[in-house]
Amino acid sequence: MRALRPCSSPPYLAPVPQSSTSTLVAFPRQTRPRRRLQPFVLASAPAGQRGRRRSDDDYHATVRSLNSRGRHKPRKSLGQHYMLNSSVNEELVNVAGVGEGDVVLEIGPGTGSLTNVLINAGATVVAVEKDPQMAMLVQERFGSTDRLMVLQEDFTKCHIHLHLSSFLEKNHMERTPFAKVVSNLPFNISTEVIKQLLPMGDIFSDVVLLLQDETASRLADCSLRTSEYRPINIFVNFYSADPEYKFKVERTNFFPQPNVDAAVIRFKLKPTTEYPKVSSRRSFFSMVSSAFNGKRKMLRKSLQHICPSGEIEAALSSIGQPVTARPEELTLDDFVSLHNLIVKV
Ligand SMILES: C[S@@+](CC[C@H](N)C(=O)[O-])C[C@H]1O[C@@H](n2cnc3c(N)ncnc32)[C@H](O)[C@@H]1O
Repeated sequence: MRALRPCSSPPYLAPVPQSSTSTLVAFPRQTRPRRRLQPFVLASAPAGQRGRRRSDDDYHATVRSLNSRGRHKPRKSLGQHYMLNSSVNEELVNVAGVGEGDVVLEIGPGTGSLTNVLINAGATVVAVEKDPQMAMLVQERFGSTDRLMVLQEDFTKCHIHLHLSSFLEKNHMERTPFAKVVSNLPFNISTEVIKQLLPMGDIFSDVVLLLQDETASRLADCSLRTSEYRPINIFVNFYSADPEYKFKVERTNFFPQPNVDAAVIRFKLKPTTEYPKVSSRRSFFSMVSSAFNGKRKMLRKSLQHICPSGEIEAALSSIGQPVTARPEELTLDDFVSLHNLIVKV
């Protein structure tokens, strides 16, 4: 596991006086730090990246974009923490194995620094951006390419499956039936995004996300019999094979700097034919949620609303679990077997 370190000393951005229309501005030249800012460089470039044209996005490009045309100050409510380190963007693209002809969904392109690396890698990008100003900025920046489609929408409300499946059908089905997702997500919507994307194994093959470090760790590393083991882990394992925590990204790589570090996680989505066989996914996840609702409760009690405790005990015994089993002792397969024995749908 590798931590990507910052490329520069703290940003020399300052709020402008109240009277100004623009809210971000660089300090006058004489007050800038003397030391020349060096872009972060990985000790050795990853195999897929050697020889690839480096992105021209970095600290300066981000500052220029944010200052251009009186763009607003980054909005906390939209999780606007922009990536200053182009090596992190290149690593994200590398982890997803993005290459010529791929279709990639990017949620929240912001100034377009990751979008730029995706397009340089040969992908066609469908970018969903909620902030109208940033949507316009990214549209203008890549106006000359036909390999970008910008949707100015709230990702949590837009019909992404419909957008992507019709896009793949019209443009790319012969080349690739699956798209990938590569995004530096606003932290506040990350769980919602994961819940939306993972069940889309019919259109996405890989989902690579930059998330809050703690969230990425919890999703990738869940062990039985720990307090970290939750329904979201059953959900993740249902739809994806072995989520992988790839590397940590320190908070100093973002502008403005968030209060927490971030990390990259990769989900390889299962094709729909490989989902565990349950009679109803809705009733399965509802059962899992009820089981964890009473964390300290035995399943024979917390699932009593589904069937009598005697039947739950018999089902637990038949799958090799003690009759006193609690939710944190059951694997995904155990939950699937239990569901199929006690839920009649
Ligand atoms: C963490 S920033 C990342 C920006 C850029 N990709 C980068 O790496 O610098 C998150 C971006 O997501 C956008 N955003 C926030 N909430 C969103 C939502 N619900 N739907 C789509 N975009 C959203 C923000 O406006 C912002 O541009």
